[in-house]
Amino acid sequence: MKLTIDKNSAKWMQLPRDVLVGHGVLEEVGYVCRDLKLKGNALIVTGSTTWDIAGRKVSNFLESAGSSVETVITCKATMEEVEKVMEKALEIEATFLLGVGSGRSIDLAKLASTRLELPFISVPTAASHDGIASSRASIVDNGKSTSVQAQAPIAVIADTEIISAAPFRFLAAGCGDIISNYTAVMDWELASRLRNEYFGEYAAALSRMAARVIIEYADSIKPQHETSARLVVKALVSNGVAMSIAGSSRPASGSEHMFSHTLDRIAPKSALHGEQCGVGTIMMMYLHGGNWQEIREALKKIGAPVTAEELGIEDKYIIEALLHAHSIRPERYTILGSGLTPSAAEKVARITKVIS
Ligand SMILES: NC(=O)C1=CN([C@@H]2O[C@H](COP(=O)(O)OP(=O)(O)OC[C@H]3O[C@@H](n4cnc5c(N)ncnc54)[C@H](OP(=O)(O)O)[C@@H]3O)[C@@H](O)[C@H]2O)C=CC1
Ligand SMILES: O=C(CO)COP(=O)(O)O
Ligand SMILES: [Zn+2]
Repeated sequence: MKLTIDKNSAKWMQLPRDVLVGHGVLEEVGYVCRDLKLKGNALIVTGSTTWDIAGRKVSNFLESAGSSVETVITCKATMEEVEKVMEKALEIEATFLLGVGSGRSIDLAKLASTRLELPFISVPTAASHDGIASSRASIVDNGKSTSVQAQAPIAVIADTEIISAAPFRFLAAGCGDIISNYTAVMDWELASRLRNEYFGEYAAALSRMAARVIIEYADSIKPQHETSARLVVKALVSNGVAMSIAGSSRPASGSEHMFSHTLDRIAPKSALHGEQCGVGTIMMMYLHGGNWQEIREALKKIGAPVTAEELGIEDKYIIEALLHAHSIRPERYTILGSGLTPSAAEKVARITKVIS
């Protein structure tokens, strides 16, 4: 009899087994594979820039450890690319996949490996969001960006030498994604009170703690600092764990994420996910009646954008995103309720100095 298991249920907490964070850990990839009994044919999913930064080295380390390695270079996080990765994996009879790079490569490897029922290792080259360790993938399907449930990586190998050398904007964006936990949890509590939605105390506490750590250490998060990269990567991994414990992205994604997802759809050129979520957090914290100034100050100290101008997005798209954010994920109740009026949207953006 075939056992049917729902790995996406709140009862099934799927977590990475090996997590390596530190200077030069990339070279441990062969040992990690041995530890996890991953043998045979590896498929590396990477981008053209990140191939040079880390992909080639990972390939060499794996070959030295006895694996046969093929690489697929991707350029878009679309369902067509997921299929391309799956085809390549089937063609080479891959036994495991590695996503080497930033969000796009990791999401493609994550979703393709989930569909093929193969393990995958996440090797981030930047710490720009918590997808590096989570069980969710953001993929463009039929022209629309959607967040889908997938498997968590079996291992995360985060080399802080590489991550700290990446443009600082990525690390600052990662901080924005973590700080956004605050409003995500407030929204979750609200949904629990108003809609009797399940609320996970433990996942919420873990999520708040990661945001607190980043705010408290905002002064010391600096470019080219491996200690900064280490702090942010650990918080991002912790976010992945919080989402796995909750069985959903609730602890790390609320109204501020809905604002960011809406901007991705409507703005001609969106900013980084974590940058948009950070700005969204300032405004959603205002709506919650909380200390939005503290969020703004922390983001400013870190060097993350706090205004529409710094995001490179025109004011009108900020207002439009505020007006439509509530409808992007109607099943997720947040402070946005059934939507803001145009004057309320403009007011929140002006008072919080996101637009001037
Ligand atoms: N799964 C999840 O929960 C989440 C997923 N996402 C998704 O992740 C993607 C965004 O990820 P993000 O990381 O912001 O951006 P991308 O993955 O789009 O990467 C942005 C660019 O940075 C380059 N890059 C990566 N690392 C370095 C480095 N060390 N030095 C120089 N350049 C580098 C990449 O190169 P290359 O071209 O080689 O890749 C790419 O061109 C989106 O597809 C988004 O939807 C966002 C949030 C959460
Ligand atoms: O970005 C995320 C959490 O930080 C993932 O959440 P979503 O479910 O909104 O994609
Ligand atoms: Zn996020």
